[in-house]
Amino acid sequence: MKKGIGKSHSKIILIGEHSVVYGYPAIAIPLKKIGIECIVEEAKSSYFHNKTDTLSVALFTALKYLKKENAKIKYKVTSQIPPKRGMGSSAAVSIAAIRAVFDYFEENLDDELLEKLVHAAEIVAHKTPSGLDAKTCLSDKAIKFIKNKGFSYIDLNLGAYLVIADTGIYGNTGEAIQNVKNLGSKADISLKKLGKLTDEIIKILTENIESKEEKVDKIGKIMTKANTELGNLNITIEKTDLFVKTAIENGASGAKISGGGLGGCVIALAKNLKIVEKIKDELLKCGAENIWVEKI
Ligand SMILES: C[C@@](O)(CCO)CC(=O)[O-]
Repeated sequence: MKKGIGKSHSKIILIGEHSVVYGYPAIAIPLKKIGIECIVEEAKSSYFHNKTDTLSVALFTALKYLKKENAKIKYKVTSQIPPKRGMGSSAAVSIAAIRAVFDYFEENLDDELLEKLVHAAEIVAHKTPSGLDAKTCLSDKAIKFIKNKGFSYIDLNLGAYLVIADTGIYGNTGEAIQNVKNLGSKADISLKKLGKLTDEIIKILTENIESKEEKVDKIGKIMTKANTELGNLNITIEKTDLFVKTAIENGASGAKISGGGLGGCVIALAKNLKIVEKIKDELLKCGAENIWVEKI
């Protein structure tokens, strides 16, 4: 039977979520071990055309581009990416679905076109996507990203670990972006500070003078400062505040919410595996639903 397969991995934002929507830089890291696969197959009818969820919209966007709107296909998605947790599930599902449709019709798809189609699908999930999620889900390496200006690869090489802890609470990127918008000019100071904090991390990463441990401590402190600013933007919640505090009390160099916010994940930076284990234990006691560790 005719079949198309598409895959994508997930991502985590180190710093710069929300401020990236306003033109400031962000740093994001692909999570290559946490992925999603979409399989498209021939069917008797298609039943997703009128649905507005990201996956259906992505499938339809791809079909429309290929002028195959009337094609009868069904899909199956297998995902390790928890939805609405700031790990790029909506960008990743769109990438996997669009790739699957193009594979099904044996059509070529380069990353530029893929990003355009993902963007169109993501607009449904949250109205003003910066493009950061899609770019990171398509990248093999950490990136520095500026909306409408492009991206560059970043060599983190910190010999440290990011502990990614899921609060188990669905974040809502669309609502979070709206919260920031609603603050009007009151958000300006925090957005600007977030941009500055991101630049500081980029500077530390490119500096050659410090030991890795010093770098990690400096970056951690900046992450915690960023969390304060994200709190000022009304996108943190009690449980993420608790996770941040607990991680730092147990040896993290710093911690912050990651992604759209209003739930989702907290990331904590740990210098070594002993600290990782301690943070993991304590966050599980605080109600973390899932924990991933990424070497950076
Ligand atoms: C909140 C945000 O900055 C990150 C969502 O993962 C939105 C975006 O960049 O499109």
